[in-house]
Amino acid sequence: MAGVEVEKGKHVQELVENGIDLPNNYIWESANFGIINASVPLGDIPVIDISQLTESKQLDQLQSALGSWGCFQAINHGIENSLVDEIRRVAKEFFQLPMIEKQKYARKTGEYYGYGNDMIIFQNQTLDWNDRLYLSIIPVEERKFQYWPQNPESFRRILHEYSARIQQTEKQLLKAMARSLCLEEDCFLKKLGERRLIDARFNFYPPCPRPDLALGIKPHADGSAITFLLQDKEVEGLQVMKDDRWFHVPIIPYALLVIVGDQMEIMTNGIFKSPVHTALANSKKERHTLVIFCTPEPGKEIEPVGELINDKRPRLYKAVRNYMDTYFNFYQQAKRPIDAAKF
Ligand SMILES: O=C(O)CCC(=O)C(=O)O
Ligand SMILES: [Fe+2]
Repeated sequence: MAGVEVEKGKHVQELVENGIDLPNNYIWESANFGIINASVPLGDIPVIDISQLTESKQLDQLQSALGSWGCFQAINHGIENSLVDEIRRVAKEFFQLPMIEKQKYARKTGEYYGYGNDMIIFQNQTLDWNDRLYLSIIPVEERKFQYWPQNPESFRRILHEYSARIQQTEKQLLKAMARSLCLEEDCFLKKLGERRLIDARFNFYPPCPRPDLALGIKPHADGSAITFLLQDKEVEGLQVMKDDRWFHVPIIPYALLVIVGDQMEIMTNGIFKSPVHTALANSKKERHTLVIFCTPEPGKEIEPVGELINDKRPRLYKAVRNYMDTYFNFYQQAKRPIDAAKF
C-alpha cells in the first residue's frame, strides 16, 4: 500500500474548528450505492448470544445471519461493560486533545498507521467526514508504539486489555463460523495463519455542517476476514445494505457488531456475505466508533474452502494474495471491492 497516497489533507476537526463551510471535496453528487438518505428503515439485524455458540440452535442462527445480513449484534461477547466504557472514554479523551498533541502520533503520507484522516488516493476523491487513529494491536511484538498515545495516560493499558479480549473472541468466533458450515473447526484459523493481524481503528466523526451532502464514511465492504465494530453508545449513523436496500443499524450499547469481511466471503465461496455499509454524518452530535479488523497473515493466499465448492455451488473466487493491495483500486467505484477476486 505504501506510496499510493497522492496528497494529505486537513483533519476534519481542523475544518470544524476553523468554522469553514463544507469543502467541495467532501460533497457527494450521489453516493455509488445510492444517494445519502437519513430516513431508511431500521434493520432487523440478528442479535446472537455468542457465549452459547456450542448449541446447534445458535450455530444455525449464526449461519443464517452471516448468509443474509453478513453481520449480527454479538452479546455476551466476554468483554465486560466496564472495559467497554473505559475504551470509549480514552478514545474520546484522545480526540479531545489539542491538535499539536495528537500530531505526535500523525500518520505519515502513504502509510496506514497513526492519527490521520481519509487517505487521498485519487485526484478527485470524495473524502470521508472522519478523523481516525489506526493502530496495529496483534501480534503484540509487531505493535508500532510510536503511534500508541501516551495521553490519556491509561490509553495503552486499556487498549492492551481490550486487544487480549478481542483476540479470544476472534478465535472463538472463527471456530463457530466453521462449525456452523459443518467444517473442521480450525479450518478458517489455519487459512488465515498463525501470524494473522488484528488492527484497531478509532473513528471520530465531528459534527458536520451539511450531513445531507457529506458522508462519515463512504460505502464500502471491509477487506478484513471479520470486523468487530463497537458503535457509539448514543449516536446512530451506521447503515448496512441488504438485498440492494439500506437499513439503519440499531444501537445496542454494549454489543459488538460482527461484520463479515471480504476474506471470509472468499473462504466461504460466497456463502457468508461481506456487506456494503456506510456511516452518515450528523449536524449536531459528534460520534465515536471503534473498529477492529481481523485480517490474514501477510502474504497468505486466501481461497474458497474445498468442501464449499460443488456442483451446485461452483467456485466463485480466485485465490488472492495480499488482497488489500487491490482493495483501494476499487474503493470508490460503483462495485464491491471483492469483485476483484471473482472469476
Ligand atoms: O463507524 C462506523 O460506524 C463504520 C466504520 C467502518 O465501517 C469502518 O471503519 O470500516
Ligand atoms: Fe467498514
